[in-house]
Amino acid sequence: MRYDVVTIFPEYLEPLRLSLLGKAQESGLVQLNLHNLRDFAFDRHKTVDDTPYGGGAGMVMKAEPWGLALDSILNSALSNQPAVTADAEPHDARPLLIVPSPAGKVFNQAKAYELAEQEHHIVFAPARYEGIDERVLNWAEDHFRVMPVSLGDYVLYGGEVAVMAMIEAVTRLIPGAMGNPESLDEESHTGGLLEYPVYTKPSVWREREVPAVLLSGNHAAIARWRRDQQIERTFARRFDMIETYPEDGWDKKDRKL
Ligand SMILES: NC(=O)c1ccno1
Repeated sequence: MRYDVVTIFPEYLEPLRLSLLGKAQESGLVQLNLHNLRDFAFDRHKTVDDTPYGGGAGMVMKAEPWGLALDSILNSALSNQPAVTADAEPHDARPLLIVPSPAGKVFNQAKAYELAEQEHHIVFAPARYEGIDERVLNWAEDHFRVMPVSLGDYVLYGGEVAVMAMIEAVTRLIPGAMGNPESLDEESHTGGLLEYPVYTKPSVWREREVPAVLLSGNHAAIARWRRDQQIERTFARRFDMIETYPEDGWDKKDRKL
């Protein structure tokens, strides 16, 4: 998987070089390219924003630097694309451009699985200020599959944190990216339920004991208890996961109760 991120704060994304994500890059499983938008602003002050037409508070990110930055990524992708053979199946070769925005569709585990399974090159355009000149996203539709995506119903200073969250959520689902892939099997949102509570030594801590069933060695009883905990937690904390089934195509992955 190749990720390209265009941002005015590339240093914001440096934590993506750590831990398992860093190892995924060292192994070549993932390529992370950070592009400083200011490198594509050619006035003396490397200006990337200006006042909004129509008035209003804040600043808008200028189209020119974004256009040049995205051109650069497209040219790089084209030069790395394998030659198309005559008998190749027709497919949409445009890279995916994810634009983090509180106005986007809400990201979820099903979408993370879909991106991990189906995409090979994802470009991220995290905005700052009041957003990016809309003409950039309109132009981009001819060259990318443009997808506005929100982490949730709240507003951040910019999209960089959302990019980090999505890159981590997607990369960990790429085969080979997790130390123990089995840990994906029973985590929250896989199978439409929240995860069960976990415990480790000591068996008593501040007068609190580990549930006896987990010390019983009875694997069937343990599995039943864990499933019951998942169902109880989901009903208590996320009843919406029980009652609604998104019609927007971002269905829950392998949903089964
Ligand atoms: N909710 C979000 O994903 C977001 C992105 C930028 N600001 O908020």
